[in-house]
Amino acid sequence: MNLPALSGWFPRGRGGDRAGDPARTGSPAGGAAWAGPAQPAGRAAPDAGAASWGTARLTGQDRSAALGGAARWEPLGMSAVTPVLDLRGVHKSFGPVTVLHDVDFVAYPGEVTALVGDNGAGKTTLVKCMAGIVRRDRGEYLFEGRPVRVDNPREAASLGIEVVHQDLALCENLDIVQNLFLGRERRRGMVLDEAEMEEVAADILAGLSVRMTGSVRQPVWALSGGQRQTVAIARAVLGDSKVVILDEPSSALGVAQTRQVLELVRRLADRGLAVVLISHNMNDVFAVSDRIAALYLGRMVAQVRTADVTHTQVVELITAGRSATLEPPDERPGGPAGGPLGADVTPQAAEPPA
Ligand SMILES: Nc1ncnc2c1ncn2[C@@H]1O[C@H](COP(=O)(O)OP(=O)(O)OP(=O)(O)O)[C@@H](O)[C@H]1O
Repeated sequence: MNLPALSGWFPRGRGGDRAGDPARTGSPAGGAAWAGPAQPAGRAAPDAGAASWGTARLTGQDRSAALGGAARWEPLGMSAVTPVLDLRGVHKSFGPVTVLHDVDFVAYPGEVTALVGDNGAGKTTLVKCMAGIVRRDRGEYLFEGRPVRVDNPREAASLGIEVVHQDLALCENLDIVQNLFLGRERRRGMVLDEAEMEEVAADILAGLSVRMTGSVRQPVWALSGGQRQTVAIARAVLGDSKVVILDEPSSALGVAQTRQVLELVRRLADRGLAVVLISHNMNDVFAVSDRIAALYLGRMVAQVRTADVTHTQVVELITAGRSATLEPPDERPGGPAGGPLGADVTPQAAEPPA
């Protein structure tokens, strides 16, 4: 089968991915079906009670392993990696209200960057600027090191930036295959190539090690919240995506489904995508992220390595815009701010609102 759109990140030199492919069978409706998550050879299924949940000081490898990740991403010490997303001095007002004040933000391939902040801090607006849904008033936008215009969603999509919104934007009455390929259906001549789409759908879900049962011809209304989230994420990575932005993916999910979705989020990063995760849930943030970017009243008050901070410090950043125990980068030994997983507290002192 030809899977050109996935070739950039799917196997990443690990034949073991395929070794664990779920068993696939024909469904009554003629659709391919899948069952059970793929596990890398020699690795046990993740323990639902893994003790590392909510632990503040996990390494990326710990985090990946704790979430059942298939492989570790690139070395933490990579110093020459260019951010996929690099927004500088982004400013946005709605009428007289300034929502983003000269915000800097970076996201690297192979990392999950959690974007945190209190209600109204500007997270959604920043993400909308990244995705071209909202046009920034000013500020530079670099994609893989090149200045780009991202003034509408089409331009963002053409760069490989996909957003999974909180409402998922799935069509309830359509089945999984139809949702995955909505607006980009595969055709053979004049007719839809249903067999090809079914095969690709089953393959991508299997490749994401998604724990779902049933036919890819199930309507979306019949799926659980976690399964819907998975379909929405699979749709986002069906194209040649480089950045996936997830807006509160676990907000409506129970414990088990949240874990399943976080495992999937981790896997996306492990396969080289830059993942931006908006979340209010500190357990989720610490379980899955490599880096945390904290917005406070429209200002980016810190971008830090998750392994370098505690829950308390992040909560302080969210609620007060600063943490008494978090040093700004220039005062830290060990070099300049920035760089992948460097000591990069971004010191934009939060001022009280005017
Ligand atoms: N289109 C708009 N017009 C006017 N004000 C807006 C618009 N969109 C957002 N805002 C305002 O911008 C501020 C930031 O909103 P935003 O949704 O980005 O915050 P958030 O951090 O995502 O909040 P939450 O966590 O509650 O979703 C809010 O005060 C909001 O009312």
